[in-house]
Amino acid sequence: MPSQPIEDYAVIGDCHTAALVGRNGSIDWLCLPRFDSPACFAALLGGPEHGRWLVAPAVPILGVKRRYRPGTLILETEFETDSGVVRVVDCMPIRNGRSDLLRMIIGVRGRVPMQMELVMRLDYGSIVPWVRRTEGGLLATAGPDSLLLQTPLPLTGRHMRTRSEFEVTRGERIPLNLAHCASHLPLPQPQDPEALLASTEKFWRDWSRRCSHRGPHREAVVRSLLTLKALTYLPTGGIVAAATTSLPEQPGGVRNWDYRYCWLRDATFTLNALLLAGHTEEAEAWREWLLRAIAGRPGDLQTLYSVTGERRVDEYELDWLPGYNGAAPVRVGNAAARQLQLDIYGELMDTLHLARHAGVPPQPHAWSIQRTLLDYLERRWEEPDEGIWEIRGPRRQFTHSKIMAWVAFDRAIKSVEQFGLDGPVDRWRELCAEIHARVCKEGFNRRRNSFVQCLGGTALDASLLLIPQLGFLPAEDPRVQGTVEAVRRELSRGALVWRYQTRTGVDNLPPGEGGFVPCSFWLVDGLALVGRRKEAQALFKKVLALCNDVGLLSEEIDPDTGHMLGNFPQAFSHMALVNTVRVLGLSRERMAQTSRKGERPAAATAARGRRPARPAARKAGSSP
Ligand SMILES: OC[C@H]1O[C@H](O[C@H]2O[C@H](CO)[C@@H](O)[C@H](O)[C@H]2O)[C@H](O)[C@@H](O)[C@@H]1O
Repeated sequence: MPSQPIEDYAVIGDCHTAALVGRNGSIDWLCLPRFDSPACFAALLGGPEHGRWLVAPAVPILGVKRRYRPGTLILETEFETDSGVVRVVDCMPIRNGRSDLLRMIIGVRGRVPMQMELVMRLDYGSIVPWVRRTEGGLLATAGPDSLLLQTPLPLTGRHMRTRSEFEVTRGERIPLNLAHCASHLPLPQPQDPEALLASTEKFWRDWSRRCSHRGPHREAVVRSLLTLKALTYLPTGGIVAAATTSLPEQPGGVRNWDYRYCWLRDATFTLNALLLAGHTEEAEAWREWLLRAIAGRPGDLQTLYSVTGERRVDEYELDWLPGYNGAAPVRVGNAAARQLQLDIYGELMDTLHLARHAGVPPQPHAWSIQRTLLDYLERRWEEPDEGIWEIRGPRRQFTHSKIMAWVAFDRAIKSVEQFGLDGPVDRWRELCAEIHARVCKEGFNRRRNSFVQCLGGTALDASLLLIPQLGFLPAEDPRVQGTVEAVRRELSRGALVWRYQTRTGVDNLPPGEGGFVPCSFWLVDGLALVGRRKEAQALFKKVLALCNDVGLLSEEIDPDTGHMLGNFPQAFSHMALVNTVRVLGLSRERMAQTSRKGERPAAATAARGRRPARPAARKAGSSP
């Protein structure tokens, strides 16, 4: 049976982990107790036999409508049948020492025959737990995990699946709650499902009310922020790149990666988006996570870490899972962790600078860690690396990595100038000048009238659309305008923009992947910043339409079918959406002014009106 399209899923979560709920009422993905734990529902990467939880009409479905309750992560799926309408409300209550997955079945009209099928398979679909009846439900146990189902429904067990057949009539509310706990601990106490639902709704509404964005596209911005929050691991502040592993970037292909980790790059972009919308608490929590994760020798800095900052995220394959629509292998862990990606230093410096501007409370060790990283970058910036796209081919002289090295030193200089910090600014200025000159000389191709992927090369790369946002060159510079036009002409089709051309073999993988959603937003930004605002607005409308019916984005889009590709929902895509809304909201004057001054155009508005962190006293070793 073919897998459901990725866009047919919606996410629910409790800021420790997340579940994917299909349009058909089946929860096909859930890792417990945290994002990167083994899945107990893995049907997403196989079939129902790999674990899933279905609640749906047992008769033909005439129509399905879905929505999130406004400002929340509570999903409502409404099924229309011949005999009536039924709504299934799904959420994961915010944890209070336990983890719950709550499904409330509500009769809306008439009488609907229903089915429930629960297939619990621990360790990514490979372990059938031992199941026994309890008062008001059942308990499944295998190794370290127990799952406790509580419901008033009659349950039967057949073929190692738990089933129920029942009817729901108008006004009826039938709860099902699945709690996870460590198998050696006492069982969780029964909870009042209505109270759980109400407190979950309150939590999300209170959170989303704090979004400071009041301009156009507020709904899309709030949905993106809720998604970013859903991808945050509350105990540590770490933010995962996506909720899934191995959703393919190419239908049936091998470009399948595990994104349930915290990338410094992605999380930094995400943090920018949160700061832009006024969520300084999350920004502070993430900054704390970051400083703990990167503590140690600067040469040991990884590109990604686990949600708690663990470094061991070794990559291996799950050979018993066939993969999404047969796209194998299914991978756990990510070998990109040990790559050399020199851009991350610039991203870190940029974010910590922005955090200071936005008034995130000072952290005494931050500046000394930053200084150590800069010393390391000073020694290594000229080396080839794997770059922003984490290519698995030979290291290269990626232009974007060099530009980000410039960003690192530029933000260091600004930190000294604007916050009274201590550092060798003259040396950093020389480095900035050297890197800038090298990029402009070797990273720009006159014949193509564009910046290019590698120094001395000719291939284009959508990451270079970020040049004016980073303040490397002002938007009115003809080289920036040329780059925006070249990417538009050669790397884009309709709303889609490719990261680079895979047929050049640069990434050592079979060619062909979808359009990369964040790059579409970057092209909108580029067009807006170079003054092509009408085109930018028109493109933005098309890119926004890539969101599914509940406002979620994956990593990529298949140009042939329009279906979503890659991991889902993807933080990188949602943070790019938020940033673009801010860029489009800037006046022409503000854009020109900030870009000329070498500031991030979107960040400039975030900082406005907020109290910046107090500059530290100017003395050696002092830090904010
Ligand atoms: O394309 C090959 C690489 O794909 C993944 O990396 C991509 O996702 C990262 C997380 O969102 C993002 O930071 C990076 O810029 C993207 O290229 C994958 O994680 C890599 O292992 C893989 O080599």
